[in-house]
Amino acid sequence: MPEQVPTTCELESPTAIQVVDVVRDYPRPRTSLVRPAPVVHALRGVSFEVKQGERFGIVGESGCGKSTLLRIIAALDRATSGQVIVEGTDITHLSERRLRPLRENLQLVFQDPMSSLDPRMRVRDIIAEPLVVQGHPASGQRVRELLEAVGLSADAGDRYPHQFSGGQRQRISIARALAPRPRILIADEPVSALDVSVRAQVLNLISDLVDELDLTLVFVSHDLSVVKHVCDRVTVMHAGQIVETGYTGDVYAAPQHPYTQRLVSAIPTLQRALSGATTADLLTGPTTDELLPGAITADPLAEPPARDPLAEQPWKGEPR
Ligand SMILES: Nc1ncnc2c1ncn2[C@@H]1O[C@H](COP(=O)(O)OP(=O)(O)OP(=O)(O)O)[C@@H](O)[C@H]1O
Repeated sequence: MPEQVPTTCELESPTAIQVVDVVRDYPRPRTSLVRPAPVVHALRGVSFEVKQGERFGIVGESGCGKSTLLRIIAALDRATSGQVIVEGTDITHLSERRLRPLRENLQLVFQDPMSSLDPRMRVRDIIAEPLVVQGHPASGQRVRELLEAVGLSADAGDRYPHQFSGGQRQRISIARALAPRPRILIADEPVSALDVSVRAQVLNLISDLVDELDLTLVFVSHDLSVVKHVCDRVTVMHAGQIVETGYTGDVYAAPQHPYTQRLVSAIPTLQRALSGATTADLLTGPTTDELLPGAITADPLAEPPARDPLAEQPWKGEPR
Protein backbone atom coordinates (compact mmCIF):
# COMPACT_ATOMS: atom_id res chain seq x y z
CA MET A 1 0.00 0.00 0.00
CA PRO A 2 1.58 3.37 -0.95
CA GLU A 3 2.68 5.47 1.99
CA GLN A 4 0.38 8.39 2.71
CA VAL A 5 1.38 11.34 4.85
CA PRO A 6 -1.55 12.63 6.94
CA THR A 7 -2.80 15.97 5.69
CA THR A 8 -3.11 19.05 7.90
CA CYS A 9 -6.84 18.61 7.49
CA GLU A 10 -6.73 15.13 9.02
CA LEU A 11 -4.52 16.13 11.96
CA GLU A 12 -6.17 19.34 13.03
CA SER A 13 -9.61 19.85 11.57
CA PRO A 14 -12.79 19.22 13.50
CA THR A 15 -15.36 16.85 12.06
CA ALA A 16 -17.80 18.37 9.56
CA ILE A 17 -20.02 15.31 9.07
CA GLN A 18 -20.28 12.14 11.11
CA VAL A 19 -22.45 9.29 9.87
CA VAL A 20 -22.93 6.55 12.48
CA ASP A 21 -24.35 3.15 11.58
CA VAL A 22 -27.07 4.56 9.31
CA VAL A 23 -29.72 2.16 8.08
CA ARG A 24 -32.46 3.11 5.60
CA ASP A 25 -35.15 0.61 4.72
CA TYR A 26 -37.84 1.48 2.19
CA PRO A 27 -41.04 -0.53 2.54
CA ARG A 28 -42.41 -1.87 -0.74
CA PRO A 29 -46.08 -2.38 -1.55
CA ARG A 30 -47.47 -5.62 -0.08
CA THR A 31 -47.69 -8.42 -2.60
CA SER A 32 -49.28 -11.09 -0.42
CA LEU A 33 -51.89 -11.23 2.35
CA VAL A 34 -49.87 -13.72 4.36
CA ARG A 35 -46.30 -12.54 3.90
CA PRO A 36 -44.97 -9.28 5.41
CA ALA A 37 -44.44 -6.32 3.04
CA PRO A 38 -41.05 -6.60 1.30
CA VAL A 39 -38.36 -4.05 2.20
CA VAL A 40 -35.53 -2.48 0.18
CA HIS A 41 -32.43 -2.25 2.37
CA ALA A 42 -30.99 0.89 0.74
CA LEU A 43 -28.41 1.50 3.50
CA ARG A 44 -27.22 -1.29 5.80
CA GLY A 45 -25.21 0.33 8.60
CA VAL A 46 -23.08 3.04 6.98
CA SER A 47 -20.47 4.89 9.08
CA PHE A 48 -17.80 7.46 8.16
CA GLU A 49 -16.45 10.87 9.11
CA VAL A 50 -15.64 13.88 6.94
CA LYS A 51 -13.24 16.47 8.35
CA GLN A 52 -13.76 20.19 7.83
CA GLY A 53 -12.11 21.31 4.60
CA GLU A 54 -11.86 17.77 3.29
CA ARG A 55 -12.92 16.64 -0.20
CA PHE A 56 -14.65 13.35 0.40
CA GLY A 57 -15.83 11.11 -2.42
CA ILE A 58 -18.54 8.45 -2.34
CA VAL A 59 -18.32 6.02 -5.24
CA GLY A 60 -20.40 3.03 -6.25
CA GLU A 61 -22.64 1.69 -8.96
CA SER A 62 -26.18 2.86 -9.61
CA GLY A 63 -28.55 1.66 -6.88
CA CYS A 64 -25.88 1.14 -4.17
CA GLY A 65 -27.45 3.82 -1.95
CA LYS A 66 -25.39 6.96 -2.68
CA SER A 67 -28.33 9.33 -3.22
CA THR A 68 -30.20 7.91 -0.22
CA LEU A 69 -27.14 8.60 1.91
CA LEU A 70 -26.83 12.18 0.62
CA ARG A 71 -30.51 12.85 1.22
CA ILE A 72 -30.14 11.68 4.82
CA ILE A 73 -27.02 13.82 5.39
CA ALA A 74 -28.89 16.83 3.95
CA ALA A 75 -31.90 16.01 6.17
CA LEU A 76 -34.15 15.60 3.11
CA ASP A 77 -34.89 12.06 4.29
CA ARG A 78 -34.75 10.30 7.67
CA ALA A 79 -32.67 7.26 8.58
CA THR A 80 -34.51 4.16 9.79
CA SER A 81 -31.81 3.96 12.47
CA GLY A 82 -28.38 5.43 13.15
CA GLN A 83 -27.17 8.97 13.61
CA VAL A 84 -26.03 11.91 11.45
CA ILE A 85 -24.07 14.72 13.10
CA VAL A 86 -23.35 17.84 11.04
CA GLU A 87 -20.88 20.36 12.46
CA GLY A 88 -21.49 19.06 15.97
CA THR A 89 -25.31 19.03 15.79
CA ASP A 90 -27.13 15.73 15.80
CA ILE A 91 -29.66 16.28 13.01
CA THR A 92 -31.15 12.78 13.12
CA HIS A 93 -34.37 13.72 14.89
CA LEU A 94 -34.45 17.52 14.54
CA SER A 95 -37.77 19.10 13.60
CA GLU A 96 -38.04 20.95 10.28
CA ARG A 97 -38.19 24.27 12.20
CA ARG A 98 -34.86 23.56 13.93
CA LEU A 99 -33.29 22.25 10.72
CA ARG A 100 -34.05 25.44 8.77
CA PRO A 101 -31.11 27.56 10.02
CA LEU A 102 -28.74 24.60 9.57
CA ARG A 103 -29.75 24.12 5.93
CA GLU A 104 -27.87 27.29 4.90
CA ASN A 105 -24.56 25.68 5.84
CA LEU A 106 -25.07 22.64 3.70
CA GLN A 107 -26.02 23.09 0.06
CA LEU A 108 -26.50 20.60 -2.75
CA VAL A 109 -25.73 20.46 -6.44
CA PHE A 110 -27.71 17.79 -8.27
CA GLN A 111 -26.98 15.65 -11.28
CA ASP A 112 -29.37 17.16 -13.80
CA PRO A 113 -29.37 20.97 -13.84
CA MET A 114 -32.36 21.09 -16.22
CA SER A 115 -34.67 19.36 -13.76
CA SER A 116 -33.28 21.16 -10.69
CA LEU A 117 -33.71 24.72 -12.11
CA ASP A 118 -37.21 26.20 -12.41
CA PRO A 119 -37.62 26.93 -16.17
CA ARG A 120 -40.04 29.82 -15.47
CA MET A 121 -37.62 31.78 -13.29
CA ARG A 122 -34.91 34.16 -14.47
CA VAL A 123 -31.41 33.08 -13.53
CA ARG A 124 -30.95 36.00 -11.10
CA ASP A 125 -34.08 34.90 -9.19
CA ILE A 126 -32.96 31.24 -9.21
CA ILE A 127 -29.61 32.21 -7.69
CA ALA A 128 -31.23 34.54 -5.14
CA GLU A 129 -33.91 32.00 -4.15
CA PRO A 130 -32.04 30.30 -1.26
CA LEU A 131 -31.35 33.74 0.25
CA VAL A 132 -34.99 34.81 -0.08
CA VAL A 133 -36.22 31.52 1.41
CA GLN A 134 -33.98 32.08 4.45
CA GLY A 135 -35.24 35.68 4.79
CA HIS A 136 -31.95 37.34 3.73
CA PRO A 137 -31.66 40.33 1.38
CA ALA A 138 -30.72 39.17 -2.13
CA SER A 139 -28.84 42.09 -3.67
CA GLY A 140 -28.11 42.37 -7.38
CA GLN A 141 -24.47 42.82 -6.40
CA ARG A 142 -24.39 39.41 -4.64
CA VAL A 143 -25.99 37.70 -7.66
CA ARG A 144 -23.42 39.35 -10.00
CA GLU A 145 -20.58 38.20 -7.71
CA LEU A 146 -21.90 34.63 -7.82
CA LEU A 147 -22.30 34.68 -11.61
CA GLU A 148 -18.73 35.91 -11.93
CA ALA A 149 -17.48 33.25 -9.48
CA VAL A 150 -18.89 30.49 -11.72
CA GLY A 151 -17.61 32.07 -14.94
CA LEU A 152 -20.86 33.55 -16.29
CA SER A 153 -21.37 37.14 -17.41
CA ALA A 154 -23.57 39.51 -15.38
CA ASP A 155 -26.24 39.66 -18.12
CA ALA A 156 -26.81 35.90 -17.71
CA GLY A 157 -29.02 36.89 -14.77
CA ASP A 158 -31.68 38.28 -17.12
CA ARG A 159 -32.10 35.03 -19.02
CA TYR A 160 -33.89 31.72 -18.42
CA PRO A 161 -32.31 28.26 -17.89
CA HIS A 162 -33.30 26.94 -21.33
CA GLN A 163 -31.16 29.66 -22.94
CA PHE A 164 -27.98 28.01 -21.58
CA SER A 165 -25.99 24.90 -22.41
CA GLY A 166 -25.87 21.97 -19.96
CA GLY A 167 -22.48 23.02 -18.56
CA GLN A 168 -23.67 26.62 -18.09
CA ARG A 169 -26.83 25.40 -16.35
CA GLN A 170 -24.69 23.39 -13.93
CA ARG A 171 -22.69 26.60 -13.27
CA ILE A 172 -26.00 28.30 -12.41
CA SER A 173 -26.82 25.43 -9.99
CA ILE A 174 -23.41 25.87 -8.37
CA ALA A 175 -23.93 29.66 -8.04
CA ARG A 176 -27.30 29.03 -6.39
CA ALA A 177 -25.78 26.52 -3.97
CA LEU A 178 -23.07 29.01 -3.00
CA ALA A 179 -25.49 31.94 -2.47
CA PRO A 180 -26.09 31.34 1.28
CA ARG A 181 -22.31 31.02 1.85
CA PRO A 182 -22.47 27.34 2.89
CA ARG A 183 -19.60 25.63 4.66
CA ILE A 184 -20.44 22.23 3.20
CA LEU A 185 -21.14 21.53 -0.49
CA ILE A 186 -22.68 18.23 -1.50
CA ALA A 187 -22.45 17.33 -5.18
CA ASP A 188 -24.52 14.36 -6.40
CA GLU A 189 -23.09 13.18 -9.75
CA PRO A 190 -22.66 16.82 -10.84
CA VAL A 191 -21.09 16.03 -14.23
CA SER A 192 -22.77 12.76 -15.21
CA ALA A 193 -25.58 14.44 -17.15
CA LEU A 194 -23.23 16.81 -18.99
CA ASP A 195 -21.68 16.51 -22.43
CA VAL A 196 -18.30 14.85 -22.20
CA SER A 197 -16.68 18.02 -23.58
CA VAL A 198 -17.56 20.13 -20.51
CA ARG A 199 -17.14 17.65 -17.67
CA ALA A 200 -13.53 18.59 -16.89
CA GLN A 201 -14.38 22.32 -16.88
CA VAL A 202 -17.18 21.88 -14.36
CA LEU A 203 -15.05 19.60 -12.17
CA ASN A 204 -12.23 22.13 -12.19
CA LEU A 205 -14.68 24.89 -11.29
CA ILE A 206 -16.00 22.91 -8.30
CA SER A 207 -12.45 22.12 -7.22
CA ASP A 208 -11.31 25.78 -7.46
CA LEU A 209 -14.37 27.08 -5.59
CA VAL A 210 -13.92 24.52 -2.80
CA ASP A 211 -10.35 25.80 -2.35
CA GLU A 212 -11.16 29.51 -2.62
CA LEU A 213 -14.15 29.37 -0.27
CA ASP A 214 -12.60 26.84 2.12
CA LEU A 215 -15.55 24.45 1.77
CA THR A 216 -15.98 20.85 2.85
CA LEU A 217 -16.95 18.83 -0.23
CA VAL A 218 -18.90 15.58 -0.36
CA PHE A 219 -18.80 14.39 -3.96
CA VAL A 220 -20.77 11.43 -5.23
CA SER A 221 -20.04 9.63 -8.47
CA HIS A 222 -20.34 6.19 -10.01
CA ASP A 223 -16.99 6.88 -11.71
CA LEU A 224 -13.82 6.42 -9.63
CA SER A 225 -11.65 8.28 -12.15
CA VAL A 226 -13.82 11.40 -11.66
CA VAL A 227 -13.64 11.09 -7.86
CA LYS A 228 -9.86 10.67 -8.09
CA HIS A 229 -9.63 14.02 -9.89
CA VAL A 230 -11.49 15.91 -7.15
CA CYS A 231 -11.29 14.13 -3.76
CA ASP A 232 -8.66 13.57 -1.05
CA ARG A 233 -10.43 10.52 0.39
CA VAL A 234 -13.02 8.15 -0.98
CA THR A 235 -15.43 5.62 0.40
CA VAL A 236 -16.60 2.80 -1.86
CA MET A 237 -20.21 1.64 -1.49
CA HIS A 238 -21.72 -1.59 -2.64
CA ALA A 239 -25.31 -2.78 -2.02
CA GLY A 240 -25.95 -0.30 0.80
CA GLN A 241 -22.67 -0.91 2.62
CA ILE A 242 -19.23 0.62 2.69
CA VAL A 243 -16.65 -1.86 1.46
CA GLU A 244 -13.56 0.34 1.59
CA THR A 245 -12.50 3.84 2.66
CA GLY A 246 -9.11 5.46 2.17
CA TYR A 247 -7.03 8.14 0.51
CA THR A 248 -8.15 8.33 -3.09
CA GLY A 249 -4.62 7.76 -4.42
CA ASP A 250 -4.22 4.64 -2.25
CA VAL A 251 -7.61 3.18 -3.13
CA TYR A 252 -6.89 3.81 -6.81
CA ALA A 253 -3.34 2.37 -6.66
CA ALA A 254 -3.98 -0.57 -4.32
CA PRO A 255 -7.68 -1.37 -3.88
CA GLN A 256 -8.30 -3.84 -1.04
CA HIS A 257 -11.85 -5.06 -1.60
CA PRO A 258 -12.72 -7.24 -4.63
CA TYR A 259 -15.48 -4.82 -5.64
CA THR A 260 -13.08 -1.86 -5.60
CA GLN A 261 -10.56 -3.96 -7.52
CA ARG A 262 -13.20 -4.45 -10.21
CA LEU A 263 -13.91 -0.70 -10.32
CA VAL A 264 -10.22 0.07 -10.66
CA SER A 265 -9.45 -2.72 -13.09
CA ALA A 266 -12.03 -1.24 -15.48
CA ILE A 267 -10.02 2.00 -15.62
CA PRO A 268 -6.78 0.75 -17.25
CA THR A 269 -8.94 -0.81 -19.97
CA LEU A 270 -10.46 2.61 -20.52
CA GLN A 271 -6.98 4.16 -20.67
CA ARG A 272 -5.89 1.53 -23.19
CA ALA A 273 -8.94 2.28 -25.30
CA LEU A 274 -8.07 5.96 -25.29
CA SER A 275 -4.36 5.15 -25.87
CA GLY A 276 -2.10 7.92 -24.65
CA ALA A 277 -4.94 9.84 -23.03
CA THR A 278 -4.14 12.46 -20.40
CA THR A 279 -6.18 12.89 -17.21
CA ALA A 280 -8.09 15.67 -18.93
CA ASP A 281 -8.85 13.36 -21.83
CA LEU A 282 -10.14 10.72 -19.43
CA LEU A 283 -12.46 13.23 -17.81
CA THR A 284 -13.75 14.50 -21.09
CA GLY A 285 -13.92 11.10 -22.73
CA PRO A 286 -16.50 8.39 -22.25
CA THR A 287 -17.05 7.09 -18.73
CA THR A 288 -16.14 3.59 -17.64
CA ASP A 289 -19.78 2.59 -17.99
CA GLU A 290 -19.96 3.91 -21.52
CA LEU A 291 -16.88 2.03 -22.60
CA LEU A 292 -17.46 -1.13 -20.64
CA PRO A 293 -21.21 -1.50 -20.26
CA GLY A 294 -22.02 -4.02 -17.56
CA ALA A 295 -18.40 -4.19 -16.31
CA ILE A 296 -19.45 -2.95 -12.87
CA THR A 297 -22.00 -5.47 -11.75
CA ALA A 298 -24.08 -5.73 -8.59
CA ASP A 299 -22.16 -8.75 -7.31
CA PRO A 300 -18.53 -7.72 -6.76
CA LEU A 301 -17.29 -11.23 -7.54
CA ALA A 302 -19.64 -12.01 -10.43
CA GLU A 303 -18.48 -12.08 -14.01
CA PRO A 304 -19.63 -9.16 -16.19
CA PRO A 305 -22.88 -9.95 -18.00
CA ALA A 306 -22.83 -10.73 -21.71
CA ARG A 307 -22.96 -7.64 -23.91
CA ASP A 308 -26.43 -6.68 -25.04
CA PRO A 309 -26.17 -4.23 -27.96
CA LEU A 310 -29.73 -2.97 -27.38
CA ALA A 311 -28.96 -2.08 -23.77
CA GLU A 312 -25.70 -0.30 -24.54
CA GLN A 313 -26.77 3.30 -24.13
CA PRO A 314 -24.27 5.88 -22.78
CA TRP A 315 -24.83 6.24 -19.03
CA LYS A 316 -26.57 9.50 -18.31
CA GLY A 317 -28.31 8.77 -15.01
CA GLU A 318 -31.99 9.11 -14.31
CA PRO A 319 -33.26 12.53 -13.31
CA ARG A 320 -34.89 12.25 -9.89
N1 LIG B 1 -38.21 6.29 -2.21
C1 LIG B 1 -37.82 5.04 -2.41
N2 LIG B 1 -38.68 4.02 -2.26
C2 LIG B 1 -38.29 2.74 -2.45
N3 LIG B 1 -37.03 2.38 -2.79
C3 LIG B 1 -36.12 3.36 -2.96
C4 LIG B 1 -36.46 4.74 -2.78
N4 LIG B 1 -35.34 5.49 -3.02
C5 LIG B 1 -34.37 4.61 -3.32
N5 LIG B 1 -34.83 3.35 -3.29
C6 LIG B 1 -34.07 2.12 -3.54
O1 LIG B 1 -32.93 2.14 -2.69
C7 LIG B 1 -31.77 1.66 -3.36
C8 LIG B 1 -30.68 2.73 -3.36
O2 LIG B 1 -31.11 3.80 -4.20
P1 LIG B 1 -30.24 5.13 -4.41
O3 LIG B 1 -31.02 6.02 -5.31
O4 LIG B 1 -29.83 5.66 -3.10
O5 LIG B 1 -28.95 4.56 -5.17
P2 LIG B 1 -27.83 5.35 -5.95
O6 LIG B 1 -26.55 4.67 -5.65
O7 LIG B 1 -27.90 6.79 -5.66
O8 LIG B 1 -28.23 5.08 -7.46
P3 LIG B 1 -28.26 6.14 -8.68
O9 LIG B 1 -26.83 6.47 -8.97
O10 LIG B 1 -28.92 5.36 -9.77
O11 LIG B 1 -29.07 7.31 -8.21
C9 LIG B 1 -32.22 1.26 -4.75
O12 LIG B 1 -32.52 -0.11 -4.74
C10 LIG B 1 -33.49 2.07 -4.96
O13 LIG B 1 -34.38 1.41 -5.84
